[in-house]
Formats: sequence, C-alpha cells, structure tokens
Amino acid sequence: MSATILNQHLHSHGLDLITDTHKYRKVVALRPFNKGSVVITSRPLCNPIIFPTHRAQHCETCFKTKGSNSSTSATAGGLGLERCSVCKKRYYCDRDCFTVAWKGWHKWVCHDKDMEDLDYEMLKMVVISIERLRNGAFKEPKQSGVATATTAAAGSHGTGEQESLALTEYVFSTLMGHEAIADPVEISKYKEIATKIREQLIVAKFPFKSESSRGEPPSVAELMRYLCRFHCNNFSIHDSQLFTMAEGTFPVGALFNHSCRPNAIVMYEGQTQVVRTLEDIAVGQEVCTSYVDNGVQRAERRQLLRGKYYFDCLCPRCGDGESSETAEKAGFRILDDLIEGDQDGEDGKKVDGEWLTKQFETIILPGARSLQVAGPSLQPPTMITRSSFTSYLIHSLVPLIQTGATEQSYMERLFAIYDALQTTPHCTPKPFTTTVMTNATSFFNTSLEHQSWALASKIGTFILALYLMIYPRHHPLVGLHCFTLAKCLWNDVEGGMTSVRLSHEILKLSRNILTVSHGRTGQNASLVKEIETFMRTVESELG
Ligand SMILES: C[S@@+](CC[C@H](N)C(=O)[O-])C[C@H]1O[C@@H](n2cnc3c(N)ncnc32)[C@H](O)[C@@H]1O
Repeated sequence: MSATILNQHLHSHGLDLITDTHKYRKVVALRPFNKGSVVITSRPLCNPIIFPTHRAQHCETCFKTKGSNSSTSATAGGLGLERCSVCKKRYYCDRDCFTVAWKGWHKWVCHDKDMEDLDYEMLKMVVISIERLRNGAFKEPKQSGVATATTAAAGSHGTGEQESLALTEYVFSTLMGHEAIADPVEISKYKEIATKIREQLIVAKFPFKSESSRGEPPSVAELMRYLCRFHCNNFSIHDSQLFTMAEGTFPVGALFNHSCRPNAIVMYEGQTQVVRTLEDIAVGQEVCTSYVDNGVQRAERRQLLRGKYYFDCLCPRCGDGESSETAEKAGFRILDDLIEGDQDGEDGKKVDGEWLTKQFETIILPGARSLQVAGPSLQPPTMITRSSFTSYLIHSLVPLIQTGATEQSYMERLFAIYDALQTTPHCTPKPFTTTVMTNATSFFNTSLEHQSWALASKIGTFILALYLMIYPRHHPLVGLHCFTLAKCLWNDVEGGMTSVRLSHEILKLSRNILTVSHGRTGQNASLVKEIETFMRTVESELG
C-alpha cells in the first residue's frame, strides 16, 4: 500500500491530496461539487466505541437504534436489542450482528475490566483490527442487516471506489500525531495505557500471526504513536439529530483540514462516515470540515484547536494577520467582534431567563408573507433591539436560502449585515453575543419542556436569527433548529393562522437546509421525509 494507491482512491472521488506548508497536506477538489453532494465515504479502522451511556440504545455492529424499524429482526415495537450474556455491557440487534462482533473483537474485550477508558478501548480495538487485517483473518461482514462501508455508501451516492481496509490502515499510518509537542501529562498516560494493553494481549494469548508482528503485539512506542494520532484525528460520531453517541477512527475522513467556516460536514450512516458539501465547491478549492462548534468565540476556538490539534487556525474566518485584508477577512473579523461579550451586559444587566422574558415580550414575529418577499434593499434598523435584530436578519437572509442564491451573493449580504450591525447603536446587553445565545438556548429548552409554545416560538425565532448570523447557511444545526421552531409555531394556538403560515415557511427552510446536510437518500434522509410529512399536515390546515 502506498501514497499512489491513496491518490488513486481520492482521484476516483474527484479529490486530490496535496502538500501544504502549514497544514502538512490538504484535500482539494479536482472537479466541481454541488452543495449537498457526497464528497467521499470513509470506513472506521476498528469498530467505533459507543459511549457507555449510549450502549443500551445502539447495536454495537450496525449502530441501529433501539426501537427503530429494522427489516432484519424487528419486534412488534421496532428493533429490540439483546445484551451479551457474558459481559452484560454490549448490545446487539440479532445473532448476525453479535457473531460479526464476537469473531472480530468482542471475545477479546468481553472480560477486560479496563474497557471503560476511551483511549484504552480505542487502542485495544485498533490493535486487534490491524492484526486481523494483516494476518488475513478479517472478512467483510455479510450485508444482511449490517451496515458496512459498502452498504451504507451505496445509499449515499458515493461515486468513487470503495475503500479497502488495507487503505484505511495505510492512511492511519500517515496521519499526524504531533508526538514531539504533545502534552507530557498525556504522554505519560499513553505510556501507561500502551504498556497495560501490550501485557494484557500477551496474557490473553491474542494470535499475532502476521509476518510483521513476529508473534508479538506492537511495541509500547508504536502504541503510544497510535494514541497520539487518535488525539488529533478521531471523530465524535453523532446521529442525524447531531447528538454524539460514539467515537471512531476514520483515517480517510481525517485527511480533511479544519475551517471555522467549513464548506463540508461530517455525517454518519451506520458505521460509515459521509463527508457532504455544504456549498458548491469549485475545482482547486480546499474541502474543509470543522473540528469545533462554529458558534464559539475566536479566542475559545483558538484555544480548542491549539489544545487538541496543535495548530493556529488561518482559515478565512480567523485570518492570518499578515496577508492583506480581504473583504471576507474583514467581514468575519466583524462577526467575531460582534459575538464577543460577557455574561453581564455593558450596563451590568444579567442575561438571565427573567431578563430575557421581558425582552422577548417585545418581539414581533415576522409574518410568513414577508419572509418570502423581502427585497435586497432592506434597511438595517436605526436602533437594534432583540425584535428588530430578529426581523432584520431573518428578512434579509431567509429569502436567499429559499431561492438557492449563490454563496457569493449570500456572503455579500451577510457581510453587509455584519457591517450594519457594527455601526448601529444596540440595546444592552448586545443582542448577538454567544453568551446571549447560550442563555437563550437554555431558556428555549425550558419553554419547550413546559410546552409554552408562544414563548418558545419567540425565543426560537430569535435563536434562528443568531444562527443565521454565525453558522454556514446549510449547517444542519440551523436546519434542525428550524424543524423544532416550526413545531413550536404550529402548536402556538395563540398565534392563529399567522403562526401556522410561519410554521410552514420555517418547515420549507428546514427541508431545504437538511436536504443539503442530510441528503435525499440514505439513513439520514428519513429526517427530511419526516419534515415533508409534517409539511403536508400543516398544508392541510392551511387549506
Ligand atoms: C485531522 S488532521 C488533518 C489532515 C492533516 N493535514 C494531514 O495531512 O494528515 C489534523 C491536523 O491537520 C492540521 N490542520 C488541520 N486543519 C488545519 C488548519 N486549518 N490550519 C493548520 N493546520 C491544520 C493540524 O496539524 C491538525 O493536527
């Protein structure tokens, strides 16, 4: 296996891997990609690790969720999960899934009481997986009910070659681990874990039969290198609602670099990772995902990226401080200034639930009709209150999402908004900071719990405005929020037909956004179908 084979694989997907002085390597597009296309699908190096808190909810082999529909072993109430009768810790949906896991890895971890530490668990699973691959014991699981890279990708329009496990292993060996600059405390923890696993595998007589192993597990130094690589290349696996439930090593997916304004997103279909474009990508453009929440402030992003991935971000949003100021860089600099702010406002007012309630009483929900017809000459308000901010953002941006405006015209509008917000006097505390967003989100969740639909509709509309200001327009977080907001609006009887019409508009927005991030085929597409079903209910009420 070599770099040539990796390049062939990437070329078959319309991608190229080129060297970069700052990032080591980067993935660029060899052909144009439309927004919402699958760039590539990646397979995990070993079975991903389901978090202990989520184990009873997912089959370890196919990742199907308890209670979901399954063509293989559905009970009347949907998919049931059976626990391994020995360790009583891991769950499977049927005998096929259990057998795949047992033969592949489960029997080697079933009695291991140390399998509760994520690094330990991941390392042991990877060692087992690599050795089985090298000694020829690895067999592709049968397709019945088992989501392999092959079966899941088939539903997701992956256009290029399927990834072989040998390629997965090769790419893993090329990933950056930053061993030389890694935190010494982490390194000593890695040494302890590596030593323990090595001894444990020897005592358990794990069959190291491959030529390269010479009958022994990899050295402690090699195992420590693996752990360093996990640290800056692993992924949190989330479901279609973006709730994280597992962690996995996807070496091919880890080739994509970070941007705080990403043009691609990582999704999951069973155990297959799917990289999808959030915007149209031109030939020669780098394809980037995001390693952190794009909603956090610049200083926090820097800290997170340096702490975990050992780099200073020079993406279009962060800029490098040296090259000349582009319109893009200037625009994003304003955004980061706008969203910075303390818990307390400039006048010392605490941004708490009670205070927010008073503010939201003044919000006037924009009518559904105006969402469709907002024109390009929309004037910013002369004084920014929460209500005027909400209307201005939503009226200015939603029509461009609905009509599929180009990224360039969308960004021009967004930068003009940042500019206007910067110079317009505003209420205190500033309405658009991440602190306000955090508080508004928890306030929104409380109003959902209490089924206070009118209040939830108002806060949710305000949060939508904040999201549109901060996140890429087709980010799934925006689409998922719209779906929740649409349900609140529909339930808000006080809002009458205005609320129902607005619910329909927001549902359309949600459908358009999630079609890009979740796709029209494959497992995640069921969410888009759910939205469309709900849209029909709302339409029947609208008559
Ligand atoms: C998941 S890997 C990405 C692929 C990596 N560039 C490679 O060639 O193997 C993460 C590492 O890539 C580098 N990296 C990713 N995004 C970057 C960025 N925006 N700027 C600088 N370095 C970046 C950092 O060294 C980081 O630890």
